[in-house]
Amino acid sequence: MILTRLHLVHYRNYRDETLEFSPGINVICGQNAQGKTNLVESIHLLSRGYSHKTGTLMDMVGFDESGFFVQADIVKEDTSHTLSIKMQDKKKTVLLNGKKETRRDAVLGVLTTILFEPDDLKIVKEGPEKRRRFMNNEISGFKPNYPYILKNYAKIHNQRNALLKEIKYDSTLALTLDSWDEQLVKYGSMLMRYRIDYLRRLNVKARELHRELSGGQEELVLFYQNNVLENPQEFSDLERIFREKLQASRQEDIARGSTTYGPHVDDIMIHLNGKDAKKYGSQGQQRTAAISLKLSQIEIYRESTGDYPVVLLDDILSELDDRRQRNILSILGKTQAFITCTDPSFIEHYSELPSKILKIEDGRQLKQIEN
Ligand SMILES: Nc1ncnc2c1ncn2[C@@H]1O[C@H](COP(=O)(O)OP(=O)(O)OP(=O)(O)O)[C@@H](O)[C@H]1O
Repeated sequence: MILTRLHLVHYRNYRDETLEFSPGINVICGQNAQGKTNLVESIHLLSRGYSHKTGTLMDMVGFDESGFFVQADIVKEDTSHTLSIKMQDKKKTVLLNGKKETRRDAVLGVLTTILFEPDDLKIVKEGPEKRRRFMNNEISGFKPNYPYILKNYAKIHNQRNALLKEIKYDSTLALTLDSWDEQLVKYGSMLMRYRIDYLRRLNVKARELHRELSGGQEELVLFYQNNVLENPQEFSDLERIFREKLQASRQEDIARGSTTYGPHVDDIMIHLNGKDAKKYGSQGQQRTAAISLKLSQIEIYRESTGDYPVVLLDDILSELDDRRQRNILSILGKTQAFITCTDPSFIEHYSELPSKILKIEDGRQLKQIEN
């Protein structure tokens, strides 16, 4: 999958700009606050339908404008597609090959991206919320209905928690809990099944990659941490077990005003050479493990969709030492990549890769250098 052209109109600080890209590495360089991340954000938006930076599409409308237009030409399996998003008067329209498309799943997969940003380097080090977010983002990239299931689960979970708080003061409301529990079991089990399947694949790929990145020194193993399932054999009976746990913890849930069991407290335990990397790993080991997890997505996406995704590295290289930069770039050989940075000189060491340097200033492309 190759993104060949991008047209941005009134998109953040881009007024009307058309950019053409290399099928290899595209280095988006420029001083701070010139529009490098905005460019990456627009590609991510076309791919996923939402921004990785802000929650609302209106934030992306150029200052003093009433809407924006972003359009990409994509070549996928020798077929060209044009994908556009138009935002006008607070209304979003998606167009595929010039035709308005209302079905979300019809456009998902036309442009598949993996975004790697500095926050991702904290996947191993920080709390479980970061790892849940990682799972959610990555699974959403190749399972179009996952975000829908996640959204439903979150909604039901919040409503159940609100009801639990009310039951404390009005116990007759407890009668309505059964129907919420059924919904929670339905969507929660779907989420857990997706996550278990994903982690099974991630475990294989990340272990291979981490072995390579650590020069054969470290063995990475992932464990799915979930408070519904006690062991993987229970997988086929997931719904029943989840339902029973919800019922058994009902009084405790009412007393706490929150739901104890479910995928909202999931986590991934990451082991390096048999030890918990979060507790015992050095900063460098944790970063390398994060890179292994993130870059494993390239092969997982290819296996799921039959094509390599477009890789977006936003501000990530400056966070890494030379060795890790080299490791990442050596893995990007098979994919098209967009790398933002202030100093593009690193690319000179990779003359074997097709590349293009695009210099951005104040939302405009100043010049391009092709290799
Ligand atoms: N809706 C908008 N309309 C116009 N300009 C915007 C809008 N949103 C953000 N900007 C401008 O975009 C610029 C930031 O762009 P961006 O985040 O892409 O910078 P960058 O080149 O990635 O910088 P850095 O290297 O600091 O990360 C800022 O100057 C900001 O004012």
